[in-house]
Amino acid sequence: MISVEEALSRMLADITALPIIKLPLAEVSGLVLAEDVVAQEDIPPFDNSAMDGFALQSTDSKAHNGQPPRLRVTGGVAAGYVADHAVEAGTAMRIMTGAPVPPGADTIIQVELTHNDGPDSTWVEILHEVTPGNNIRPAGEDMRRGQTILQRGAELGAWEIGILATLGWATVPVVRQARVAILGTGDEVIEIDQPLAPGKIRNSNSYLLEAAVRRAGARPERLGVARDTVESLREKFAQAANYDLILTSGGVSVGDFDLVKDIMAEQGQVNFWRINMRPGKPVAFGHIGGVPLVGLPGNPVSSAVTFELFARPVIRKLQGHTYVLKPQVDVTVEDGIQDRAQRRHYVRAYVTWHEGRFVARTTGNQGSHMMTSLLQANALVIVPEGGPEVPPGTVLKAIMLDWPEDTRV
Ligand SMILES: Nc1nc2c(c(=O)[nH]1)N[C@H]1C(S)=C(S)[C@@H](COP(=O)(O)OP(=O)(O)OC[C@H]3O[C@@H](n4cnc5c(N)ncnc54)[C@H](O)[C@@H]3O)O[C@H]1N2
Ligand code: MOO
Repeated sequence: MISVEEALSRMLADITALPIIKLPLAEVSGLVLAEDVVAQEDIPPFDNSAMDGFALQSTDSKAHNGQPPRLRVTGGVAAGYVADHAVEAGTAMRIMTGAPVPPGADTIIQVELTHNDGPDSTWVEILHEVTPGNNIRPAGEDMRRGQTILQRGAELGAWEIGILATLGWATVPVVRQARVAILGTGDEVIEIDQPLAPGKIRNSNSYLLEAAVRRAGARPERLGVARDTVESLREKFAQAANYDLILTSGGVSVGDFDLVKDIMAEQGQVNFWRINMRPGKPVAFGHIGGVPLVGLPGNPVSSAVTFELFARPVIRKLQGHTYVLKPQVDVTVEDGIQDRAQRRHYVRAYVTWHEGRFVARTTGNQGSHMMTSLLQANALVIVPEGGPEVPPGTVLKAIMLDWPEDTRV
């Protein structure tokens, strides 16, 4: 049995990022940028108004003997248009937010600080003195031509996509999304729309994993359930060989019908098998015809936990992410942990911030068949190897499952 750290580093050492492709901007959400983005234009592209109001010369805004100056209004400029004449001394032009500042004007006053006769007024009174540059958003203030705005390796979320659209990147070079084959195993496993028959259980793992793969940003595909025969597994593995990653669940322990490792060895190679942890000891990792395969245990909680700890980082590395591991924080285990295990124990818990510290409450019976122990769990509290006693109030590390990855390896 190897340690969790060794298992993770052996898996990740074996994974390289997928090829770079160009995709339409609307399809890159969650993917990783493969090239630096350098602004080819100033943004904003032209000096423009931050307010609906009037463009004028700042020297014309000074009051005379306590009287507001009255300027002649020579026209207007709306967003999307350019003024057809300049603002001269003693005059002003109506201007809308986002419209280019007309030549001659050096300042904008918002409409609330003026007085006039209505929309067609030919004059405007300036009720406040304004300084040069007031309410003007200069060209290049946000991004300068030639400036590197996004770096290769950046994860593309909504903000980054807004920037790319602003700069006119209609297609974007990204690391390709991973296609992940999901395979259930076991004669006891039936489809979820079937009534339960004696000895049978529904295929929950494939659906749980499908959702987890999608949440990790990859494209899952369920390939059904292989029977507990060499032929059935060979056939399913042949189908799975066209994917970027294969996830199996079940069939990796020491039972008479736990055949996944045998077929891995026959058609590829087993890099390691068994990790010193609970839940999830029998995890196997290797290749089938060049495609990495993570053999997750059949027990649903073991499958879910080992997906988060191993398969999710593998998917992130495949997709070119820099940060592949979830953050860990110190938590005070409010209720303690009675369930002692010799292997390192990942205990499902609900962590909240309470009076200046993180407090963990475990989610009940931690058996690896107890799917309800996953409900509410937003963290895995790590109890070190050797099964030390964890009385209430003990401080341990916890992996925060809902926080974004912040650790590279
Ligand atoms: N003699 C030993 N027996 C077991 C050991 C051991 O070390 N020695 N390890 C135990 C541990 S720990 C785990 S975890 C399980 C893992 O076994 P497998 O990965 O081989 O999984 P199966 O035996 O096929 O199934 C285990 C359990 O999970 C249920 N299952 C399987 N597939 C699904 C599915 N798609 N959806 C829902 N549930 C599924 C299956 O019915 C079993 O109850 O082995 C222990 N045994
Ligand atoms: O590793 Mo198993 O998940 O302890 O039941």
